[in-house]
Amino acid sequence: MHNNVLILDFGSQYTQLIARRVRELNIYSEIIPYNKVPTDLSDYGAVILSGSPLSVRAEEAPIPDLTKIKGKIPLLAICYGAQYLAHFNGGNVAPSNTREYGRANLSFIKEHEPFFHIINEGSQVWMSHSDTIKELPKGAVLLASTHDVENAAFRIEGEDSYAIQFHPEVYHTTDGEQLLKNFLVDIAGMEQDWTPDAFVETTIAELKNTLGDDKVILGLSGGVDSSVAALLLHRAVGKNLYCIFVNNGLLRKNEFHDVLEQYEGMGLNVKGVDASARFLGALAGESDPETKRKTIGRVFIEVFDDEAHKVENAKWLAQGTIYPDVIESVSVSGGPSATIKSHHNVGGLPDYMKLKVVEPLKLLFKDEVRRVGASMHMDPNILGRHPFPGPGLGIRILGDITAEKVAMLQDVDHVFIKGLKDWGLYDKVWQAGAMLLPVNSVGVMGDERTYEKCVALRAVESTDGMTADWVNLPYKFLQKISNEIINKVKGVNRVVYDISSKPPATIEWE
Ligand SMILES: Nc1ncnc2c1ncn2[C@@H]1O[C@H](COP(=O)(O)OP(=O)(O)OP(=O)(O)O)[C@@H](O)[C@H]1O
Ligand SMILES: O=c1[nH]c(=O)c2[nH+]cn([C@@H]3O[C@H](COP(=O)(O)O)[C@@H](O)[C@H]3O)c2[nH]1
Ligand SMILES: NC(=O)CC[C@H](N)C(=O)O
Ligand SMILES: [Mg+2]
Repeated sequence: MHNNVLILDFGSQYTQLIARRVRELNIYSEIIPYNKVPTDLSDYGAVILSGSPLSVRAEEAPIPDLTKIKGKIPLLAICYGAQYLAHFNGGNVAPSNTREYGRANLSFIKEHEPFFHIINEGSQVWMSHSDTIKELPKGAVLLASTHDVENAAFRIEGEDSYAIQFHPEVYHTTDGEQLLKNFLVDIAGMEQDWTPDAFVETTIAELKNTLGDDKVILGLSGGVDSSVAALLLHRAVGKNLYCIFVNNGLLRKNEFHDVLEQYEGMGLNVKGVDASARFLGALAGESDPETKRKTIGRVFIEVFDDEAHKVENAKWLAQGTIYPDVIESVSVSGGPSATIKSHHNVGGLPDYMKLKVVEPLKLLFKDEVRRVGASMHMDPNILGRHPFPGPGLGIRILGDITAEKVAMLQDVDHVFIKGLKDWGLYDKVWQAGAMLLPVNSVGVMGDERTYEKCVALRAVESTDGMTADWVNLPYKFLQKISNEIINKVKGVNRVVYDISSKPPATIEWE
C-alpha cells in the first residue's frame, strides 16, 4: 500500500533520472506515460510530473486529467509539470525573455517550509526551459526564486501539491536528492524500504504466482541481465526453467565452454547450442554493418525457435530486458507498445513462437540488477562482467567475417582482457574490447617485411552505455599489451588505442 511513486512522463529527457533518484532513496517508482494514468491509484503514495519538450501553450500540449491526483495524493510537478499546474489553474505561462538554461542559484527561499528543509539560499539548481511562469495559479504560495526566475518553486495552499521550475533529478542541482527526500519522506510520508532483498522476495512470489507449473524458456548470454533473470526464475520455477545458450561463433575466446561451466555450478539447467557454422555461413561475404546485424538477429531467432520447439509444452519466454530497454521503446504519445522489445539485440521474436513473455527485471536499472544479483549471492565474476553485445565480435570485425578473423580477434581480445584483469584494471573499466580493422599496414619483424592487420583497443567509462568516454589506461600497460598482441597473435602487426568519446563516436565500431 502506498509504496510506489507514480512518475507521469511528458517526454522529458530526464524522466528516467527522476525514477533513478527516487529509487536511490530506497523508494520504488514507476514511469507511466501521461496519457495512461492508471484508474486504480491506491498503490501510489506520491505522484511526480516530469518535464516535457512541449509547451503548455502548444496545441498538442500533453494535458492529463489530474482530478484523481491533485489535492488527493502528494504531488510534485517539475518544469513542464509546474507550468502545467500554473497554466491550467488560473496562472500565466509565457515565453521567457532571458535564456533559462543551465546553472542558477536560489536567491530566495521561504522560511519554515518542510519542502526546503535543510536547503539554504544560494543552493545551485539546474534550469532547462524556455517558457516561464509569469503568474502563479490560484491558491499558490511562492516558495523560492532565482535571479532570473521569480517563480522557481511554489505550493498550493491546502494541498500537498508542490511545483518547481528547476530539475531536482539532475546532478547539477546540488540539493536535488534532499529536496526529493523532503517531499517523498517528510511530506508524502513514504517508507524507504525498497531494497534488493525486498525486490527478490516479492519478485519470486509474483513469478510463482504467474507461472505456476508452466515451463519457461530463457536465452542465456553469460551477461549480467539474463543471468540475474535466470536466478530469479530458477528460484521461482526450479527445473521448469530451460536456459538456452547459443554459440553464434562470435563469442570471446573459450567463452562458450567457460560460461557453460560457470552455470553448471549454479544448478541451472542450461543447454549450450553450438550454431557457429550456421551463423558464419549466413554471414559469409557480407560486409555491410546493418546487414550483418540483421543477419545475426535472424539466425539467432531461427536457432532459438528450433531449440524452443524441443522443449515440449513450453508456455513462456523469459527475457532479461531491463528498464532502459523498456523506456527507450515507450513513446510519449503512443504509450508502451504491447510487446516492448522481444530480444532487443536480436530484433524481436516472431509471432509464430506463440510464447507469452515474462520479464522479471524490466523495471530495474543496470546497477540495480547487479545489486539484486549480489543479494542472491551470484558469482561476482558474472556480476562484474563487462557488457558484451549480442552480435558479439561480429560487430567488432569491420567488414566481412571469416572464421580466421574471428580466431584472430579472439586472441587479441583475450590478451587485452586478461591483461586488464592481471593489472587490476578490469573492474575500473565499464567495457573493453578490441576491433579488427579492414586495414593492412607495413611492418618489419625479424628483418622481414610484413603486411598485416591492424587492431584497435577500446576501453570506456560509462554508466549506461548511452554516453561514454575513453579510459586513460596507463602507458606502461598499453605498451606491454601492444607488444604481447603483436608477438602472440599471428597476422597482426599494429595496435592502436581508440581515444574517441561517445558521442560523437559510439562504443562498438559497427
Ligand atoms: N548467445 C546468446 N545465447 C542466448 N541468448 C542470448 C545470447 N546473446 C544474447 N541473448 C539474449 O539476448 C538478451 C539481450 O542481450 P544483452 O547483451 O542486452 O543482455 P545480457 O547479455 O543479459 O546482459 P549484458 O548487457 O550484461 O551483456 C539476453 O538477455 C539474452 O536473453
Ligand atoms: O545486446 C546488444 N546488442 C547489440 O546489437 C548491441 N550493439 C551495441 N551494444 C552495446 O550497447 C552499448 C552501446 O554501444 P554503441 O555505443 O556501440 O551503440 C555497448 O555496451 C555495446 O556493447 C549492443 N548490445
Ligand atoms: N524541461 C521542461 O520541462 C521544459 C518545459 C517547456 N517545454 C519549456 O520549454 O519551458
Ligand atoms: Mg550481453
